[in-house]
Amino acid sequence: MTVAILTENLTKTFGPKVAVDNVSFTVPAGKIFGLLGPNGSGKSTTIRMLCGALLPTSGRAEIFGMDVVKKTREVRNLIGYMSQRFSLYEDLTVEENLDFFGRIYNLPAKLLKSRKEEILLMAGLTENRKTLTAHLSGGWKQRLALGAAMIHRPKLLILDEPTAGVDPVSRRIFWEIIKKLCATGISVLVTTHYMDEAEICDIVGFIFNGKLVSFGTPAELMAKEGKDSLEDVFIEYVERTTGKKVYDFKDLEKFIGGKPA
Ligand SMILES: Nc1ncnc2c1ncn2[C@@H]1O[C@H](COP(=O)(O)OP(=O)(O)OP(=O)(O)O)[C@@H](O)[C@H]1O
Repeated sequence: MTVAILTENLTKTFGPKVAVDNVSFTVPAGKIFGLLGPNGSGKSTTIRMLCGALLPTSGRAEIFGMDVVKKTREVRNLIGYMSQRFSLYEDLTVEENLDFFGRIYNLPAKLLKSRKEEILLMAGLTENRKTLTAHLSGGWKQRLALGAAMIHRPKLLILDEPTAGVDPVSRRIFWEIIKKLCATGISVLVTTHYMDEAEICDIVGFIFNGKLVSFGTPAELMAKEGKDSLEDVFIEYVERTTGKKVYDFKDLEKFIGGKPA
């Protein structure tokens, strides 16, 4: 089995704050892994360590067998990262944004041209190639950001709340694209606040106060807790960890951070 992501007792402290606390998990290649948890639970800090942007305080992590500290450059080439803020240049056209990201990865002109065509097709943006990015809707921008993150053909896509604030139709189209990419062998790590998206994931990890409190397939987690939905599973975790009763979705929202679908 090829392993896409491995963490062993991965820990990050900021002064007295333990942001990520002894987190260990293994994600096989070609899977969609959903990292879930309330605001401030340690998701972004974990992602930053996996990308080699932040040094672990202790423990270790590997991406496709490459240690994120010892092989940072190789790891960065294996990863395509899409942040919540999309990191696009609003005053450039669709095509110019892709050109920009292609140059960052030093793609030769001919290769960049063919990759660009593939990505425009994948994102459904071929007709909009000359459109100014500022004039695109949220859903188009999201697909362009995904395309930009894929210009160097990464083996692992890391998507930090990629669908936050995007309309439901665009969310669905986006997930169709993710599933297709996954079917071609690309591995995906995604953070989301949407429970319906969590259920699409092959493997889910739930992080709370920096600790990984559960890890497994949605079906495994539901069976283990005797619940019919992941939403109920997470309500159970939150209640168990905080000792507080979660009455409804609005209540869960306080802990999970977004609006459960
Ligand atoms: N550079 C930093 N210095 C000090 N504390 C930090 C730093 N970065 C993160 N933290 C703290 O570490 C904890 C985990 O933060 P992190 O951003 O990883 O959470 P998160 O799960 O990604 O939350 P969100 O969903 O809001 O993005 C929080 O308490 C946060 O305040």
